[in-house]
Amino acid sequence: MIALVISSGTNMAFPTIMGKVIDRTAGREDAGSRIPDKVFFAGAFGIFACGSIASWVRTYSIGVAAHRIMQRLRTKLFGRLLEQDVAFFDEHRTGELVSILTEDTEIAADTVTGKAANGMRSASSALNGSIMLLTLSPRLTLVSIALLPLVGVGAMGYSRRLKRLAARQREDAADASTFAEERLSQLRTVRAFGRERAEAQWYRELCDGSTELARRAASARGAFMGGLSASANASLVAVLYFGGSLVARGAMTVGDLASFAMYSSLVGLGFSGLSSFAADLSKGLASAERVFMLMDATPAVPLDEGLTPPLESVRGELVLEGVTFRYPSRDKDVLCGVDLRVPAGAILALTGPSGHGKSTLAALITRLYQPTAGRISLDGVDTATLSPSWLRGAVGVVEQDPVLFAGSVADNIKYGRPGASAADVEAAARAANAHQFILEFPDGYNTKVGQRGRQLSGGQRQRVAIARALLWDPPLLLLDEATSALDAESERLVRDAMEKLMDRENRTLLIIAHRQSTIQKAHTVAVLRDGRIVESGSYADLIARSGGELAALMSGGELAA
Ligand SMILES: Nc1ncnc2c1ncn2[C@@H]1O[C@H](COP(=O)(O)OP(=O)(O)OP(=O)(O)O)[C@@H](O)[C@H]1O
Repeated sequence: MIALVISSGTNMAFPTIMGKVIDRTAGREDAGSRIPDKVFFAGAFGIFACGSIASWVRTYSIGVAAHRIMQRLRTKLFGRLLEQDVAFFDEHRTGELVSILTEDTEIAADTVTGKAANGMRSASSALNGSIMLLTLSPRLTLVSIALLPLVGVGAMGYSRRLKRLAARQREDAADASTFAEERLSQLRTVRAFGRERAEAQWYRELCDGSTELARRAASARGAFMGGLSASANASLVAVLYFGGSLVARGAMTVGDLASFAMYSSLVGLGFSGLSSFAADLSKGLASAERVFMLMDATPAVPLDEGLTPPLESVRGELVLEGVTFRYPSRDKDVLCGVDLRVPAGAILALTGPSGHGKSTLAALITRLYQPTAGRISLDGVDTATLSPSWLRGAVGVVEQDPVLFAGSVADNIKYGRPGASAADVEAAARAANAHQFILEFPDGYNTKVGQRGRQLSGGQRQRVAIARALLWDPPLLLLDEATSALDAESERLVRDAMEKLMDRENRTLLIIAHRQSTIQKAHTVAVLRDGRIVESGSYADLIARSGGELAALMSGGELAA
């Protein structure tokens, strides 16, 4: 700010100095009060030097501040996004969130730094320049600002139009980036269906919408700038015309007229800068609004609120009573009054037709969503009273189609326990039947798995995910058995790893099972159909029932061998 004031001040002194130079060389300055040339020019250059140093300091400080503000907004916002409920991500598109995280934070930071500084400089030029104009000649000042109201009206209309267009442009850009992000990350599907050209065409059409908006914004900008420059030129001509007559009558010196003309240009530039600032400000405010709307979003289930009993004391008894749930975006219950009990250390296989709510039930157990009615308890304690972070430490999850993160195999196995030793990582990998294939990679445990773990096969990914859960070693494990087709050998290795998991004592296992072999090993089997537990009991009992649900599922071929 200090540098800004100094550089603006020296800018303001420039027309006066120029006027003095003209009057000095034209011999119009009073000889009695005349400062020697050497002192005058040394002083003038001293002021210019101060101005340029201040300009450097201002540009540097503002550049650094803008970057720091942007980084802080980004890191705070990213942290905040990670805290949001899973339902929040069902409602918001990833492309939109990423563009708020990257573009809006940058625009907001630039508005309160670079743009605000330009606005202040413009305000200072307009205000101080006007004062200088009034000091030099009040009458001529009236001539020079005659067109100002017209410019003001134009600036307001321009800024309103730009704001509307910018908001629509933003929405189009978010659509396009969501589209691009999804297609690029799922390139294999695009390729499998040979849709590259069609997708490129679709993307082009999405971008074309924003090109049209950009064309309209550029046309508004062009019209405004054209009008501004015409009015600036007209008022300069008027100033020189009336000012010339004042000089001819001896009411003003040539130097003063030159200073006046320069100040009126500065005032003109100041007002044009202020109108650009108004447009930038409304764009910046819109960006800041989006950033802070996300920053202020409070998750319905805050991560760290609630009870945190000692983890060692958890036995792992899981009880669901009358659990009912409906996704916020749907108008039908997915689960309707589910009652289920898994004693500590037991293995329960939850099975049923596809799309009838099994994965949803698992999501409710870890409180990714809140049941609409009913109660889920762990060791007799209602999970709604437990801290979600604690709960997720006590309940491990192996998803149906596990995702790994870019990084090494070891990093992925250690994801839940970054401090785990290499020996622990290897033990977990061995137990998950992953050690052998990891060793076959040239870099062993340091092999990079690629984005989303795409450089590993489906079966390898699943075994790494099982190792990740084993290292996490939770008292209760939810395992969503993979339905994706694996080759026979891979499947045998995954099944073997799962069986090892099931053989471990002191752990409660809830397996969403799609295979008969898994169901046979479970202590209890529960069948979920239409969001209700329609049958439960031991495998032998259920299979012996004539007309039973499990028997129907098996004979209907809905469960693999
Ligand atoms: N995030 C979501 N938002 C809205 N509806 C959802 C969401 N996730 C799942 N559903 C719906 O909930 C229902 C149950 O889905 P769920 O994934 O729990 O089934 P599932 O029994 O695990 O199926 P599968 O055996 O094929 O994995 C489905 O009709 C599905 O369309």
